[in-house]
Amino acid sequence: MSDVDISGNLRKVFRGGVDHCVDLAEKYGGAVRLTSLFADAIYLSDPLAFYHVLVKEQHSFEEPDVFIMSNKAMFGEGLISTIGEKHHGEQHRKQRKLLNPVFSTSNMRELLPTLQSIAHKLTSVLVAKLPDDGSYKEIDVLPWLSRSALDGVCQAILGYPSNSLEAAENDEYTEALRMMGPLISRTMYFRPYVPMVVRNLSPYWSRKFVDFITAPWMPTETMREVREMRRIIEIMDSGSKKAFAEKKADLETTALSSADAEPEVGDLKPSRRKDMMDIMLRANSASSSSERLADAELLGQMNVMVFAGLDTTTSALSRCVYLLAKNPHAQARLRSEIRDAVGSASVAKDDSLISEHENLLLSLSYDTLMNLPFLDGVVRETLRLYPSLPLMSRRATKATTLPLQFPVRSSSGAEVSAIPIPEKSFVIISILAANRNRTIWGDDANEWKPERWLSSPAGPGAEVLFDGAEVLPSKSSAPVLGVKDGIRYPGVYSNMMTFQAGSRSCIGFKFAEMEMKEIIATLMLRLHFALPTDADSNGHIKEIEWRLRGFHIPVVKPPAGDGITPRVPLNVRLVQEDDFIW
Ligand code: HEM
Repeated sequence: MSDVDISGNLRKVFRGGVDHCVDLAEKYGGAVRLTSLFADAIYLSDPLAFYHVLVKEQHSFEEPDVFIMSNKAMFGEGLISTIGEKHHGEQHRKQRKLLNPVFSTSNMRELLPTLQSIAHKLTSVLVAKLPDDGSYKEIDVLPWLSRSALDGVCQAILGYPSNSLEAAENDEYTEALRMMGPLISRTMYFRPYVPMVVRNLSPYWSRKFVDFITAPWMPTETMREVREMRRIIEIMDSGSKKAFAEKKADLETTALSSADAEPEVGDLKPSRRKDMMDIMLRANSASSSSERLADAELLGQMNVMVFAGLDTTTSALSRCVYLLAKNPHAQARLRSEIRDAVGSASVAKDDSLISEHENLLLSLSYDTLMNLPFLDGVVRETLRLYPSLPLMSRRATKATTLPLQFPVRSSSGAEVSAIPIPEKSFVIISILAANRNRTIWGDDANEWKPERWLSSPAGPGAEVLFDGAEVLPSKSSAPVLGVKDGIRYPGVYSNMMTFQAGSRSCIGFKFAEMEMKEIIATLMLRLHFALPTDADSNGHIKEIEWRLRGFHIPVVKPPAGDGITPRVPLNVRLVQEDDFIW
């Protein structure tokens, strides 16, 4: 396998930015050994190696202990805390079995109206900020997209009546959910201690330990954040318990008053399919007692879904709006496609026409929304080039050999097509490098080209699920995007790795895709976005830069910005007649 002999190059993967992560794979191939003072890791982007780590040999490559145990401490028994050790593997399988149908396309259809109303609220909030004369205003769109994603998970997933788009302040529970992701990033250094505490102390003494380290007299900034984290977890926990108890009571009342008291999974009355928790609770009560999940597990799913679905979706949405602002032609093309789908030939110019448009958009069915070719290309291409979670890690539970699709050179210069993986070694899954592999995606793999998806014979919206075969049988001679000479990545979404592969792949990808499409379509029809153009008092124009720090963080580059605070300032105005290309 290729070696890079610079001490500490492991750290650079997490600090060096997108270009470094991509260059590493381009220069050294799909398996690169990286070193640091404390640990080595294999940086992977080879398709066959991914298949082995994430699908075929997934039990030999577990999530690190730190990840599982701290998730359990924070969220309870949800999906991302029930993987890992053997007996947890079984619990995870059981949870996925119940939850997979909950995320079915037919259930997504039922959730769309909730997202439509959020998308319309977002648009109205932004429109209300604009000058009446049609000129543009610079707006930082990041907090608004983040609030939409927050309302999305609260309302469509939890059935919790949040209103972060309109309320001046979030209620305590919604605010705790919002704070969770940022606080987890800020207290990352604390995570390695969690397994030590959980393994060595009884629940009673674990609690005493946490009481001790979060005592108010602990003066440091570090402890202030851990204390805040504990406060947020407690609010989230009691809020989720309360919302869950209400949902359960509501479900029991409905069941008692309903003629068909025995609902079946995927066969709920449309009027009852209001949110994911509803669907989940009904699926659970309809399943056999051996497959049924305990209340604690259902509760854990609530917390996990919010955590897993919030910052990931915000990141993807804000990148998408930014890219459209940067690419006016793609924006105009997308807007024209949406207008045609809405079925109106003219642009909304006054309020009565605007509300007509809104109603028309509201009636855009799930199938129409999900099959708009260019919208589909915009969303897929954004998710391919800028996956919200660019790097994931796994730890080998036993020594094994990893086959490679594309041979690499070992440090002795020999070409090898399999690499030894010692027990306990770390593997970095570079989703980023895989999604930009030129051999698979072509020489323009690093470019954002939504139109590349239009020529795929799989067609927009069509999913080819990985069937476990290492090469795709070539049924057709026409090229399929993301498949080269029958070789492809094992990802669950369009041959890319953004939502990962195997039984731990993202369960919420259909929801995320639908939410992105709904919000982008609604925004595009009413609003025009462009990069900032106004110079500040020193003559500097804001330039947005995306920094890779685990997540992609958009900041305004110095000297016009501080280079730290997450922001996406864009020039926003109402759509005009020449903002269409046909
Ligand atoms: C653009 C948005 C999203 C991206 C890029 C994304 C990506 C991912 C990835 C890469 C994983 C695998 C993590 C790992 O291997 O450790 C994952 C897992 C997961 N995602 Fe997503 N996700 C997104 C949105 C969502 C949404 C909206 C939900 C909930 C509705 C969700 C729920 C989950 C859950 C529960 C898991 C854990 C699955 C398991 O362990 O069985 N995600 N996601």
